[in-house]
Amino acid sequence: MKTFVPSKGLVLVDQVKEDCMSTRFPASAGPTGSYLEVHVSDPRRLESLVGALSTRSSRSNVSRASSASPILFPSHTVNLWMQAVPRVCVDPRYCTAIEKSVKDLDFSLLPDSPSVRPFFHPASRLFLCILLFGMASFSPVDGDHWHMPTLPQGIVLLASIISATVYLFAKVVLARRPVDRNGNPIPNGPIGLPIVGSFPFLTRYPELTLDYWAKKFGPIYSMWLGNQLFVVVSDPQIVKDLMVTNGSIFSSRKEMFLKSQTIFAGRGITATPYNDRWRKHRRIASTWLNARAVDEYTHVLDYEATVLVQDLYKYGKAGKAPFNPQPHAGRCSLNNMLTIVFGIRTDTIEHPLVGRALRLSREFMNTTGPVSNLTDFVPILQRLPNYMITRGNKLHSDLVSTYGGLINDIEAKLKRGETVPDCLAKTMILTKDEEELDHVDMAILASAFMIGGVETTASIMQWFSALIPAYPEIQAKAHTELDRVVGRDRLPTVDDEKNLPYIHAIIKEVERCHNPFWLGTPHVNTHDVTYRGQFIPKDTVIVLNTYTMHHDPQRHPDPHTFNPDRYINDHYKSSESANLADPYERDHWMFGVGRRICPGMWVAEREVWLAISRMLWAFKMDEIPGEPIDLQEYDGLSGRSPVPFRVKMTPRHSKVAEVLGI
Ligand code: HEM
Repeated sequence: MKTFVPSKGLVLVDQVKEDCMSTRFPASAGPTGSYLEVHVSDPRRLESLVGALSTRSSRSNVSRASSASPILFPSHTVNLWMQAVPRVCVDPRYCTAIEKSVKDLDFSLLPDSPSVRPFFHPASRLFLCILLFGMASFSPVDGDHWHMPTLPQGIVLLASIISATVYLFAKVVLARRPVDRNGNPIPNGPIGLPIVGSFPFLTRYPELTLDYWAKKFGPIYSMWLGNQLFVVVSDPQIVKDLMVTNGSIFSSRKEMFLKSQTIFAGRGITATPYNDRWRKHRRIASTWLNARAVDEYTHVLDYEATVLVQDLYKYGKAGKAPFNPQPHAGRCSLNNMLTIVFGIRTDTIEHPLVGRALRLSREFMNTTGPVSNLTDFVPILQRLPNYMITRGNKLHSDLVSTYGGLINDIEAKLKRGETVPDCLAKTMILTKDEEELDHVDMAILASAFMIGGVETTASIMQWFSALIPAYPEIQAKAHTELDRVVGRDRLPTVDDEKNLPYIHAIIKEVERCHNPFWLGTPHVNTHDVTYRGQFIPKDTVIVLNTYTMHHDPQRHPDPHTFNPDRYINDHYKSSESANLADPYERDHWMFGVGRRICPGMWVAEREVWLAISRMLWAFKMDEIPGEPIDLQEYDGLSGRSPVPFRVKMTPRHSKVAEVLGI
């Protein structure tokens, strides 16, 4: 074991290199190789090194020693962390590879200690001197008379005022030290503007900005939006360390003014802090969403998927008329949720409830994105009447009147002794006294299902329909697999999934490329935490940066190419993949993580499987000449779906109409 105490990256590189050359690390040190213990004076340097080594070398070669001291300590033990820094585990066989990785590191790209900003501080001090000089050189009072400055005095005065402005700008704006309000060192990050912080950089395509910053500041960085501190996490191991291993700390939610307080009135399961109300709502939701419950109503999902394909056949006039499949996907998802929540369904896309429910979901997505609303972060705006508050109040009353209204209907039926199919609303009504649920509780829990369960699955079906026409060779491969395994006399079913690995891979690849929630639903930590030497104060909003993780070239080579083959050997369902011990092996992060992971993932996976495998079974899907489908733009500030498009859906063979019963 050898201990280094370097203070600068370059020294560290030399010392590691020197040690590689001379000692070759005694092989006796342990089963996985020997440990190189690295102590650095600035913990961020160590993090940068560990991060860089981990991404540049195979993970089996370089990893955090599992026996290393715990990487998470309560905030008051920062000093302890300094003595017990995590260790880099180095297998001697890979010494050369590591030496090369270390040599390749460009330390100039690593974050500087931000408390020193050599350009701005001396410059701003110089300007301050000029200001003082300017003020001193001009006195507006001459005896009993005021007088205007002479030209040279005016120039000096003007220069002084400019200098003072520059000084203030440099001091207040640019000299952002990555410390919290109490001066603790938080992860480095972008500087941001006064009052609004980084908000102006995140209003459009925020995931691209977060990805850019992840490349610049590393896999864990901070930013301020108004008065709220955010920490953005872009590495699977860090995500696991924080949100799974320490799930008891990192599973709360910020009670955002608009989403939680105004629209959900403090009750929506997706937005409630980690408390007893959340536990109760999550338990009720899970009785309808767990894997066993989904088995019970798979016939509903099966039926709605068939109806979807029938509608696509009819509206596309058997391939003769180009049309937009999006509303049909929307109705398919909506009917699934209406059946589960209220025991009802709609029979056409013209049904008034279809338009209303989809509008409510869309409005919710557009008013509540994790970073889309300044009112949440600038408290003064919450006291002034503004357009966003008006929209939030209206959305709250629309949700309560629409879904609360459906609950009232069911309650009235039950009172009249009429039969009501089993559904979430019925369960809530029958147990409301015991569970202490009031009308708004029930309406908002139902709304969470109708919002969380409709826009999401529909979005995956829509992205699939928008993407696949551009890939005739992928469709051909899928058709061959379907013909071989399912044949042409029946539709694929849930049981076929394990025998259709290519279709399974297409779906995972759509989800990797077009996660509807790139920023997930952020978590919040309920205690101060020091993680790898960086302080994360209580009540920080933790963003899961899925865009960066889904586009990591180490994990997904050529990440911007749609290539289902990358998942061909991944036989796990996403709900299983989420539980894999190695977070780097997880398929994608679309369903979130930890204790708040999407409880609807079993129903969502099954629903999406039935819809997409059947669309592929029934149709060849083509772009319309001269009408390219836009895959860059999207609708929605938080949940993403493609902008409207049209496709041609041609039945693949003569049996399609017969099997669909048309
Ligand atoms: C493709 C489909 C879906 C996607 C991408 C999706 C995504 C998500 C994400 C990212 C979260 C936050 C997880 C976290 O905090 O780490 C979440 C939570 C949630 N989802 Fe889904 N979801 C989908 C389908 C569904 C369905 C069908 C339902 C059914 C009702 C549902 C109900 C919920 C609920 C109730 C929560 C809140 C959980 C909590 O805060 O404890 N979702 N979902």
